[in-house]
Amino acid sequence: MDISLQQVEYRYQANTPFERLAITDVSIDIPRGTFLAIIGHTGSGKSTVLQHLNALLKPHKGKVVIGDREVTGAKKQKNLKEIRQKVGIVFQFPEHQLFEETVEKDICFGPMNFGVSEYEAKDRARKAIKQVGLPEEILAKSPFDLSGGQMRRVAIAGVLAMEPNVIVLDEPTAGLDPRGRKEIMEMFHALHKERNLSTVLVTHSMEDASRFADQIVIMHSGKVYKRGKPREIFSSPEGLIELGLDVPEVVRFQHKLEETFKTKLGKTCLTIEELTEEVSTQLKGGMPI
Ligand SMILES: Nc1ncnc2c1ncn2[C@@H]1O[C@H](COP(=O)(O)OP(=O)(O)OP(=O)(O)O)[C@@H](O)[C@H]1O
Repeated sequence: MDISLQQVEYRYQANTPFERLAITDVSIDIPRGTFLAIIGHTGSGKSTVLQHLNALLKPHKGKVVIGDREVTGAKKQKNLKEIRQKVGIVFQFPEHQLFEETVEKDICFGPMNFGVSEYEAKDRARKAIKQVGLPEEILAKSPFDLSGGQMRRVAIAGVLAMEPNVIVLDEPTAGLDPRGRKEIMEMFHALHKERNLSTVLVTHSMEDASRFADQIVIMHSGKVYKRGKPREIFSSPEGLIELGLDVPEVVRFQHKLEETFKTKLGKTCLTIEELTEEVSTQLKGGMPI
């Protein structure tokens, strides 16, 4: 399912004295199977963009096209339920939304609310719990007897059990330790690859954006400041540094190297492993790089 935001503008508390322009003239295309990362300072409009992706917010100007549905602020929209099912959002600290007495009931809640039978929902819960790397026995436990990291995974399993076509992640690793962050991001990466699941990630981590995304959007003051492939964004990150966004040395170095390979060899190395292999092959061959 493709999603496209076309010149979208959104104002909070519109037509009141407290009106606040949050985003304006935002155009973003998310073709099926894309892994898009959205980066930007606090208040730059990232969460506002995310909430347009499943019609939680409707634009005051412009339009959002989600699959074959068009969402505008002007018309009253019917059947947004279908969109909410196809585009799953993992909000920040999703574990705060767990409330059922068992993990299984919590995971089944969303699908059953959308009309899936109890039998089918339980089957989905078993699959989803495996996908997030937890043992099936945990389904019988209370979510409140789990660790913070496990609760996060259970909440993510609840979104996966909806079997969405697109998954939208608002800082999914916030507050986790480095190992937990790595495991969760690798899980989303695997889901994206195995199921061709379109993934939209809001993150403050340049490393994660650089490593997992195939497209990056930089938001600044409610607008799209820059968009491109990680290599294009990070190989000359001066603009980002001017905005005060911190681009770690290792990310700059990796993309600078990739850029060099691309210009010198007409080759693109997509992962750090491919890059390392390419460097060692070139060094063995005596080629100065
Ligand atoms: N409910 C709201 N009412 C009024 N203004 C809001 C509301 N939510 C966000 N805003 C304003 O809209 C602008 C964009 O906010 P948004 O939450 O989209 O930014 P963000 O980039 O996601 O920030 P963060 O990284 O802190 O989550 C900001 O100026 C913010 O103050």
